[in-house]
Amino acid sequence: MPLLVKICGIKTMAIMETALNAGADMVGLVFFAKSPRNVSLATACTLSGRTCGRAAVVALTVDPDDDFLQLVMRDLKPDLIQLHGRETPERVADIRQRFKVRVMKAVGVSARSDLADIPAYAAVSDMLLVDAKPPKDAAHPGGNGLAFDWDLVAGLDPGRPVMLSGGLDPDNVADAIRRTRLAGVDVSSGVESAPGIKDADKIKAFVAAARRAEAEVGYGAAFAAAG
Ligand SMILES: O=C(O)c1ccccc1NCC(=O)[C@H](O)[C@H](O)COP(=O)(O)O
Repeated sequence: MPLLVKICGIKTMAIMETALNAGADMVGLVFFAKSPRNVSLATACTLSGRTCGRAAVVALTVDPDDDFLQLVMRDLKPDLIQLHGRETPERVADIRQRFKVRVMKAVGVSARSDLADIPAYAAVSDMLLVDAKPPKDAAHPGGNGLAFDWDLVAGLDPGRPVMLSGGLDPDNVADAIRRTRLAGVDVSSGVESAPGIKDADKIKAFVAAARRAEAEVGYGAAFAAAG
C-alpha cells in the first residue's frame, strides 16, 4: 500500500493548493479554538471545495460534542474525523456509528505503556495516529512539534493503518519512515515558519522527502508481493 502523507493545519487556499500539488494524500483542517491553526466551519468548507477529490479531507476535532459533529457532517462532509482529545474507545465507536463516518483516533505516546490502549482504539477506529504525548502544561493536545521515540512504534500493526506524527519535518521524515514503516506520516509544525503559518517550500520538501523514502523502503512493492 502506498505511503499516506498528511499535511495538517491548512488555513489558506494558497497552502491548500501547495499541499495538493506537492502530492499530499490527506489534508487536515483544525477545529480547536485555542489553536493558531483553527479554522471556522465556513473557511473549512471553502478550503475543502478546492481539493476536488485530490486528497482526503480530515476534520481534526478535540472531544467534539454531537451538535458540533452534526454541523461538520452536514456542511463539510469530511472523509475522516480525527479525534485528538480524550475520547474513550466507547465514544470513538459511538461517533463512528452515529455519524457514519470514518474516524482516526490519535493516541499520545511517550512510553511503551502508552501502547496498551491501542488494541481497544484499533477495534473501533478506521485508522490510528500515533503522536507525541503533550506535556502536562501544553496549551494544545497536539500540533506541538514534539517528537517521541519512534522505535516504540516501529512496525506497529494493530490491524488498522497507523500514521506517525509529532515533530516530523523535511529533514527527519525519511528517517522516521525507514525506522517505523508505518502506513503514513502527518505533519503540522514542521512545515511552518511560525505557529499556524505554513511554509510552501517546507511542504514541498516534506512531501518530496517522504516520497523518496517511500520508494527506497518499497511500500508499493511490499504490498504487491503480499497481495
Ligand atoms: O495543530 C494543532 O494546533 C492541534 C490542536 C489540537 C489538537 C491537535 C492539533 N494538531 C495535531 C496535528 O496537527 C497533527 O495531527 C500532529 O499532531 C502533528 O503535529 P506536529 O507535531 O505539529 O507536526
